[in-house]
Amino acid sequence: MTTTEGRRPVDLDRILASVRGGLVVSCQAPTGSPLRDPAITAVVARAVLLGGAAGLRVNGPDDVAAVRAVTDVPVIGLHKVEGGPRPFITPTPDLARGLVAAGADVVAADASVQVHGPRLDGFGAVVAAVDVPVMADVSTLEEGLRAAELGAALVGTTLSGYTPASTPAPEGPDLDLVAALAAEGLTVVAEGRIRTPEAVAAAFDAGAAAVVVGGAITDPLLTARRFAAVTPRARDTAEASA
Ligand SMILES: CC(=O)N[C@H](C=O)[C@@H](O)[C@H](O)[C@H](O)COP(=O)(O)O
Repeated sequence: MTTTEGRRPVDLDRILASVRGGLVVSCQAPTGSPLRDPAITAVVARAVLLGGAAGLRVNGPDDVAAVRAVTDVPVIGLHKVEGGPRPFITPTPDLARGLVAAGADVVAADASVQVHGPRLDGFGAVVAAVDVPVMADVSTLEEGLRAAELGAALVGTTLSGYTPASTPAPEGPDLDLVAALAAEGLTVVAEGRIRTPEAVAAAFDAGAAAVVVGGAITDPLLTARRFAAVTPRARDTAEASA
């Protein structure tokens, strides 16, 4: 895969060897969750590592530092910026540098046309700003190809279904995008709406080098909501407000 000058291939090899064929668990608590606390994120990280996670994906420098303190497994750091149509993922070089300073092995960054325009120049600036591999979070094949040209070490399907170029979202993961990126020879991380072990296996079958699972493992609010939604009480409430 394309790399930019100055990148440290030795680090990428080590990280890829650690996570290839394995599960990466995204340990993030959404805004408003009582779990949003770096100490809790670190505990959740320890739990999922015991469960077999080969790598972790963590939001924000404080959480990255807290997780870095408890494990040596690869940590993919991202920094979400709220306030736009959706959270933008590490949109600036400064935010990327902050994640590296906090101990991230890989920086995940938005590589969408929605954030950076068709040439993804802003994503290129993020790649150039850090001396660790960058995972491009993309929503389309074209974004993935451009991100690779700009030096992305990994391409994740993270944003499929969340950008104007990729909506409406499929119900499950975008395995077609995984397959299309893999067919181009890119190192693909399948991410987004992977909620079952069967979906993990399907993502590897589609050509993923690694698979990220988030909410289905680390967000009890989401899980409780899914279960509560099918109770008679929820049905009664829905009927009363209709
Ligand atoms: C679109 C976006 O901002 N995705 C974020 C990226 O880090 C997270 O909110 C997701 O939880 C993560 O991608 C894992 O996906 P899922 O929770 O569906 O397994």
